[in-house]
Amino acid sequence: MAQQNNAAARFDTAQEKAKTLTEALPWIQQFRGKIMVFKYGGNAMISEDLRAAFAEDMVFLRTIGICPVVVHGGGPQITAMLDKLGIESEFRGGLRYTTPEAMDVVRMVLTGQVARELVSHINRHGPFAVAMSGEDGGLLRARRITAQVDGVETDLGLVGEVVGVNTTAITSMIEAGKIPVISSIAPEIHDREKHPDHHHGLAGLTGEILNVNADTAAAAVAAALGAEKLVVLTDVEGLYANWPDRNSLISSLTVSELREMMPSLVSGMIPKMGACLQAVEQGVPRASIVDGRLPHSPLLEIFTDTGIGTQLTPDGLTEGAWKHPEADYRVQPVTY
Ligand SMILES: Nc1ncnc2c1ncn2[C@@H]1O[C@H](COP(=O)(O)OP(=O)(O)O)[C@@H](O)[C@H]1O
Ligand SMILES: CC(=O)N[C@@H](CCC(=O)OP(=O)(O)O)C(=O)O
Repeated sequence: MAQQNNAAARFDTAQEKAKTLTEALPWIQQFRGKIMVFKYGGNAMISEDLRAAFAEDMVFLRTIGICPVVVHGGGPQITAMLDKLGIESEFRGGLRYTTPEAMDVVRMVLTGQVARELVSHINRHGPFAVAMSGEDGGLLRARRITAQVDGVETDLGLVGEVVGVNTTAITSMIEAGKIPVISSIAPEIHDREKHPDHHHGLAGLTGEILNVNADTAAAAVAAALGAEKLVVLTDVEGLYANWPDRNSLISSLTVSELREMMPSLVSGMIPKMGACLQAVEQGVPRASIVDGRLPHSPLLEIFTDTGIGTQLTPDGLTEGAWKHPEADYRVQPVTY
């Protein structure tokens, strides 16, 4: 009798697994050959198991013909190294005030530590991951920005926002079957309006490297690539309408609904939702915030009918009917 029960339970489990796989089928068909950008934040990299699960998910996607691109952060790791070295650092309006001394650490931690670890995890499954900093192959270009703190324009030092993406540098990697792993630092582009007399060579760069918030870098990369989806992994289940009321998780919202909410958002959610908004307004049809503390959250978000977390879509989107406004990206691909 006991054996029969076991067989029934095994049958049920097997049916559940088959159901999960068949539920994934339409999503695999929809996303095959398409680019998806994953923002992997420092707060979602909290354990070895989670990092391994994230790497597995990226390799899974690549293996079934979806093209993942990873843009990673590492804020907590940067802060830990700055503390260790006794270099002061502070956040202004959610962004790190970055001195030249701190910039050396940002560059070292993101490209020398966080990217290396991610590449190593992914490549345990095969030679997929290639780390690229925004400096490599002229991948990114950025312009300096300031922060608005209590309505006052505040200096951020060597901090920028992406204004150009050399998409070919990324797509050539994708075409070669690779998973690009991009660090969110970028060479500064010479501002012709502010400094018309400066001469900076053909590429128009100043020689400075800027620290870019990884959420906004991921949004710019997703928009420039015409990605099918941006997935932002973070340390919370998604966007809550009445933070911190845990009964108010939003599963989906539109651009105009988010625009209305933006003024009420606080802390890290401001740049994060701002990045999602930027991506969708620039042609990415879906941007999701998912809980990076949940193992395999990328797969659960992409391959289940309800998804997890919070998904932002353009106003009036009907699944399957969306077309990219090809020529309408504010972040222009860079051509040489
Ligand atoms: N409305 C909201 N919904 C969800 N989280 C919120 C909200 N408002 C503020 N938060 C806070 O934002 C945090 C995520 O932002 P942040 O710490 O910058 O993430 P990351 O390090 O992944 O970029 C959450 O852990 C939460 O404490
Ligand atoms: C300008 C700015 O704030 N840059 C961020 C870059 C890293 C980042 O964004 O990491 P998370 O995604 O883990 O927060 C920083 O220095 O922390």
